[in-house]
Amino acid sequence: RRVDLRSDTVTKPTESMRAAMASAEVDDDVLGYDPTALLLETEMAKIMGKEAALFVPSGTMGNLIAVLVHCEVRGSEVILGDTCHINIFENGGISTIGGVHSRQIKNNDDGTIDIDLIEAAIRDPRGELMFPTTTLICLENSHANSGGRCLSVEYTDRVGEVAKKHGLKLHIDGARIFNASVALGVPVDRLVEAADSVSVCLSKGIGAPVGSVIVGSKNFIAKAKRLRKTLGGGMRQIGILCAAALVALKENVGKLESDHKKTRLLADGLHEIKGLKINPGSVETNIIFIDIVDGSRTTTEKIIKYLEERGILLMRDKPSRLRVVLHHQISASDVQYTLSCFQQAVQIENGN
Ligand SMILES: Cc1ncc(COP(=O)(O)O)c(C=O)c1O
Ligand SMILES: C[C@@H](O)[C@H](N)C(=O)O
Repeated sequence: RRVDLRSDTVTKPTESMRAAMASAEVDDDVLGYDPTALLLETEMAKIMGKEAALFVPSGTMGNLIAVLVHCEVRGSEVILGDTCHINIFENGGISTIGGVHSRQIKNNDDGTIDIDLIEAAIRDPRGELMFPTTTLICLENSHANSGGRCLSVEYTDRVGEVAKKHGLKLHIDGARIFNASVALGVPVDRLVEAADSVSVCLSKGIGAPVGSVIVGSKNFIAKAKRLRKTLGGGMRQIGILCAAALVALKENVGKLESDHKKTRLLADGLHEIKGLKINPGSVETNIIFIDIVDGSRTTTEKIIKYLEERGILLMRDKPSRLRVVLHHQISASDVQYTLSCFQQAVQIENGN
């Protein structure tokens, strides 16, 4: 039995995705002729309420391209959260590749950044001789390192107002924006209305095998397309990948609510296990952080090993913290099986 809770990036293409991939109409996308890519990009621009869209191989490249397009002037600075994915898990690409300076501000537990701290971080133009130039603000919704917490549309709009007031752009890392939209009950185009660009992962909660899409103005996407080529992200017959993404959009967005319900069921069950610390109130989408209580005789390594031996895969987030991420290929019985194995793993070590 295999219950893969490592991430929502682990899903396998469904039969319908494979069938669509096999029969996809394709052409050379670098030359701009792949019909299935154009279909997906048109569909995604419409869904996200933006003028245009561009398929990219990964969310990391989507964020990198978006930041570099907005921060095209040397000495640009981006304001972002200290625990956001762009800052932690993308090898500092905006700086190492893009030469963009990052101004990291503490993320709150709910994934937001205090708006007064954002405003305070905006460089005074009178110091232009010495200061980097604040150009962009980045948000992340849902916020992975906060446990999949959702940024409200009110908060996002307020950050958008700050950006406009200071002549800045707003990018949203929307790797799991569909999860946030479903959890908040806010249409996704409304949730990102204030953003100048969004990077949306097709390969996470909605379960496509590969890829992301960035959306924004026509001018932004034209620049993004050129940068994608520069970075080696221009690919040929990508209709094969886009066909799977179109199936994912059709079949899996509607399953996210059920993913969240199963996540809450698992979180509530884990909360009852002595020796584990969960904050069920912070479980808003498909991610759960599980802390090992101080003094507990068990460890993350022991739990991972015990579960792996029973076919359950999960990741360690910190020395004493585990992370589980649910997706449409985790069933309700997988949740019950995982709970019972967690219970056994902790009981064996703690003898309770
Ligand atoms: C919030 C967030 N943004 C961006 C990414 C990057 O996506 P990719 O893995 O496709 O590069 C991820 C995870 O992979 C993520 O969790
Ligand atoms: C680890 C991180 O890069 C990935 N986005 C995940 O959430 O699994």
